[in-house]
Amino acid sequence: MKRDYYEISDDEWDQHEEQFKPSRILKRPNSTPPSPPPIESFAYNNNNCHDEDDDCVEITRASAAFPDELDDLEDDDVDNNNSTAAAAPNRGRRFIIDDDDEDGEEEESNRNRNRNVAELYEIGSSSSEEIEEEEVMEGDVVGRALHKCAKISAELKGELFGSSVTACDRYSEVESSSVRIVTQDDVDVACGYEDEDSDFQPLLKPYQLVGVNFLLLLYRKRIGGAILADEMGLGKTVQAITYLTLLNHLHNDPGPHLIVCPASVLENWERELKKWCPSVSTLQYHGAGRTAYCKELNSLSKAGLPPPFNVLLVCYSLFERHRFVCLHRDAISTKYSGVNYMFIIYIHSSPQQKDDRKILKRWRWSCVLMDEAHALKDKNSFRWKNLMAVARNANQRLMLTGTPLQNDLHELWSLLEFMMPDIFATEGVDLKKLLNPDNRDLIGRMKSILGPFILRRLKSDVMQQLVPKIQKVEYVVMEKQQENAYKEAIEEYRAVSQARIAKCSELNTKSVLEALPRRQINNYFVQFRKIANHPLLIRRIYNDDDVIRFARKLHPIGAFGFECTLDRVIEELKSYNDFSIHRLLLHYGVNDRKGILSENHVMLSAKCGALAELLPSLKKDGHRVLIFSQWTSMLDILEWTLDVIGLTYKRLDGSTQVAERQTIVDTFNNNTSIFACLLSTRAGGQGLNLTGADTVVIHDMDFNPQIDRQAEDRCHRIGQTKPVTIYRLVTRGTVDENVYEIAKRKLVLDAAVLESMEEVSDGDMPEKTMGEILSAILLS
Ligand SMILES: Nc1ncnc2c1ncn2[C@@H]1O[C@H](COP(=O)(O)OP(=O)(O)OP(=O)(O)O)[C@@H](O)[C@H]1O
Repeated sequence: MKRDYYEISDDEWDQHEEQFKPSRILKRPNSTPPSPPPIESFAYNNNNCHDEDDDCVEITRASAAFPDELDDLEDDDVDNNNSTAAAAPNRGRRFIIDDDDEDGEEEESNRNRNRNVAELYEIGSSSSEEIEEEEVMEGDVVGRALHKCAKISAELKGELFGSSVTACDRYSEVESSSVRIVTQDDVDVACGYEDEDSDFQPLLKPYQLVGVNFLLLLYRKRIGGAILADEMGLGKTVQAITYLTLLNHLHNDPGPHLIVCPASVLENWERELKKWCPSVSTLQYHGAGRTAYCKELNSLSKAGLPPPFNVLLVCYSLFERHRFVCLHRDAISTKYSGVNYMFIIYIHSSPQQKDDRKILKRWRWSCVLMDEAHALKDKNSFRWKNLMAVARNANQRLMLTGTPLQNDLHELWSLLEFMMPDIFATEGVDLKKLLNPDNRDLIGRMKSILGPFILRRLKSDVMQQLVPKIQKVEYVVMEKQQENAYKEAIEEYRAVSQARIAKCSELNTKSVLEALPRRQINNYFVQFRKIANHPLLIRRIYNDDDVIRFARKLHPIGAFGFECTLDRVIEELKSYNDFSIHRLLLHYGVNDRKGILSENHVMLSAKCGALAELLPSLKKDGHRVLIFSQWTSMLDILEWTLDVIGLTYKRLDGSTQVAERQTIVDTFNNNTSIFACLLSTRAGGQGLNLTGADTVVIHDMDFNPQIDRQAEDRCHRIGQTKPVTIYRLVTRGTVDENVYEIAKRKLVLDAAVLESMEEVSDGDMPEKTMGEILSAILLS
């Protein structure tokens, strides 16, 4: 069987995916015609079909039973690593087939090299004493790791706190004057700040100087890793850049260093490097930079010659597998007609990625620095493994993250294992079971032992002068239409669930977890979330008869390509939501008695209604706003809302070209006539400096509060001069309230491990899983 595929990068994917939805295709109705719409873009090319291609896989029947799953292809901005409902909306038409890890062959040679590194650093070496202890503690991988770590920790603590006048438990409590490997004068010399004519006279804040000294001490002690976990916006980038410069100045270590970061902040890193340490030569290896330099880097690395830079800047996507879109021949055959799928997605690395990673592996890096390092929270991910294959051999793995604890302790452990693999490796052990967040003893032990490797300062600790951040939760109440949509969904799903239970007579349950497949639970939950956000995100206004009529009008004009049958167009349109259909009709100027929607429809949601009141009053008072949503389709509707209200805005999401992102940020920050910036939480929530705004609206919250925290701190950071207000929108009487509850509970865990135990509230919040929430709604 044959698959026709072409490769797309993550960024292109986000864009490409946009082609599947009329809402984006039709984004600018009056401008240049958009690229061809969905079905045609995957036209099957019979000529290229070779039956012997055994790479192709059988299509499994898409979830015709769950057509609701199919209407959200555009929402890939939702964090796919998040195992919660928020990650679930797009599963319907995707078939994901993992390939083998192509780097396996190099693992052994890496392992050998690492043994040497471990010996060099005297970490994980097996003295007879340790072997004995390991035998005693056999099976207790966590205990063993912490035990190993404790030895190094004790020594470091002695150094770190030895000179402190008062006994202190955490490095952040150390007086900046007590740890003095370098002072500001040294930094000035190393970074070349002595030029008095220069406009920019940088000065590290006292806690930043402590941070730089912390990193230098670990380097001197030959500790292979560190986590700089200062709260967002306190200047981790600046501390890291200063540190790398000092390595050269003090230790004659010019690198090479590898910096890995999300695409949105590549430009910012380059800019900050130039600004703070112009002597550091930097190469951005992405997009045009990659094209220009790949040959040269390949031959230099092959020849064993040093790289032509001190710092190489790359994106995480280099270590991920990309999606290959493949049309399965049978998918359009009559045999399968009427089934809601058209293509298969293969995920594996491109030859280009593999080549790039080979280049990176040939050099011995001094420091591999991961920005937004919580991206490495899953040690089983390809990103983690591929990046580890490059970073393992480095002298040091430095991780920057404002939110080291995203969900659970085992995610923190993934970061620790990346930081010091020889200590924290736990091959094959189910850490989820071992690292119980309710085990206060374990948390206490971890905190104490990890202290010297993790430096975390809170804004409240170190920046009394930083503007306040005011949190507001806005509970909004649904109007009749939205409420009815919600109630109808409850009734429909309740009927399905109860019928299912009745069918299986052996099931005597009050839990949907036992009655429904997990995918269906996710799907229902996402549907509830959508309606709570905006009723136009489901199809309710346009009924099946309308859809058939529209299809008959759209089909002859090739709206879905001329190869497509009418049946396929109908099927496709049935999976669209009201908003998508509206935009399709608008774009093609379809005349129909039940045509496009009026502006009143955009105000059908309680949240948009609330924004229509809130935003103009904020504007009147001179505020500027960042609005975050996890769904790009919701951002589309928010654009419409702002147009209706008459407010100016910029937009940044996963489909925004990487090279354009910094320009959007700069334009928004500098042009005060732009009132709002719409951002997808995934692409716009990390690393960006958007201090031009002083207000943040979290339109739809994440189960994971750290995701929203990151979004909030885009404008609550150094450089902000006004108090910042955060508005969280919660629709009363919907699953929104449950999501908010769960998010609050997770923040408690974060505080318990990383911050002072005193900050922990009683934590007696019920942790309702999605299934439990749905059981309460559907089986009551
Ligand atoms: N000492 C300083 N003097 C002046 N500006 C600074 C200083 N330190 C940091 N900044 C500025 O503060 C802003 C926030 O810094 P940075 O982006 O490094 O924070 P961060 O901790 O990395 O945040 P995030 O976790 O959100 O990525 C930047 O614009 C940076 O240039």
